[in-house]
Amino acid sequence: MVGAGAWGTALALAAERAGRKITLWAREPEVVEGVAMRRRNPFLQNHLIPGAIKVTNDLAQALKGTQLVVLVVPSQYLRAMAREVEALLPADVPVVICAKGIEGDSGKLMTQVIADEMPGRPQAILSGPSFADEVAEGQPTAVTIASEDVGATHETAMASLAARVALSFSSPVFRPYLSDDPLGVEVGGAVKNVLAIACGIAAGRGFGSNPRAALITRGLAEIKRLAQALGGRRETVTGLAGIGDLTLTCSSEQSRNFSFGKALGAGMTPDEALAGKKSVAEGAVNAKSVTALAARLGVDMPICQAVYAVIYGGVEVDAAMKALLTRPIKAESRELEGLISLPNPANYDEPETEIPA
Ligand SMILES: NC(=O)C1=CN([C@@H]2O[C@H](COP(=O)(O)OP(=O)(O)OC[C@H]3O[C@@H](n4cnc5c(N)ncnc54)[C@H](O)[C@@H]3O)[C@@H](O)[C@H]2O)C=CC1
Ligand SMILES: O=C(CO)COP(=O)(O)O
Repeated sequence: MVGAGAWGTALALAAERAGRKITLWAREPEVVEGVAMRRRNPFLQNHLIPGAIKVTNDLAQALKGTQLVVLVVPSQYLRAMAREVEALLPADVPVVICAKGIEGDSGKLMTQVIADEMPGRPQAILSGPSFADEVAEGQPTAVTIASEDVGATHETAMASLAARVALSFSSPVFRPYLSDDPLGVEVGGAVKNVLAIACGIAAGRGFGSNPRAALITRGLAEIKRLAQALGGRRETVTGLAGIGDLTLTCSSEQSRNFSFGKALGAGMTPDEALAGKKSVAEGAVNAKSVTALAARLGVDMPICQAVYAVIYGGVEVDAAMKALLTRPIKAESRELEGLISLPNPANYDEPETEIPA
């Protein structure tokens, strides 16, 4: 397990429950010390880590003899980490990507980053509605595991990397589903973080259930559009890694992205809301990469754009909301999307904020 933040640690516990032998690689000496001496990780403090899980900050030692590498560092660090791992790992050992994000500078998906840095290496992606704390606690959880080699037949699916990874984690409390659409799976994971910030903002602003339901539903339409533009399938977005993770993170204060948004909605600046946080709110970084990618592909993602405007454009929450709500009136269905655009009579004044139609 390369990365011993909250999620790497919870996945180590899940795999240990599934009977695997785990070595956890941690970047921070205090994490190694905490796990080795007290069986506690400061990133996931409430859970005892069984002695059978080894911990080290020596990457070569962690990778020695391993049959599967699970990469669980945040998306902005995945490229550098993959480069380090590649130099130490035999070519046939597969990797599983668990980061949820789109790379800042390049706009690349995590699978593309791995293809760049680990060319030819078999890769799968694990995503879905799964708070680390609840997985660590052994609460029932279902995730999606996707790899390109799942194929269309029983035989190819059974022999696929996704199936092998699923067996590595499967236990009576952790249920993986297989997918052959890694792209659709990862777009869901990356964009839901930005949308969770939007829902947090609405909650922090004092709004209730209606705005949240609207943001989740129209946010899902944004995920579908981006996934499809990149070659993923709309159908994948209705699965665990799409609507599943979106509903989870958009409706719980356990979500770091939702909580970050909530602080913004309550009036904090982005810097104030992130101050002193050791753990990641990936959506804060990804608001930039998601909107840049959408603009490059010509994909309409007004909610993500509004989140970007609040975090990076200094736009007030109320102005961003008004701009979103008073855009031209559109059709809801896919068939009519793009055909209808009525001037909105609710737009009494010139919009103060540029949000794409
Ligand atoms: N925590 C959760 O419930 C879940 C998290 N994820 C995803 O897993 C990924 C990892 O998140 P968490 O484990 O929650 O992170 P975390 O917020 O618990 O910990 C931060 C992690 O970042 C690492 N880090 C900090 N600076 C670094 C650097 N320069 N290079 C490499 N690593 C560095 C730390 O070592 C630590 O592992 C993220 O992409 C997140 O979206 C996915 C599902 C659930
Ligand atoms: O991805 C997650 C659960 O599936 C964790 O969400 P947060 O990063 O918002 O806490």
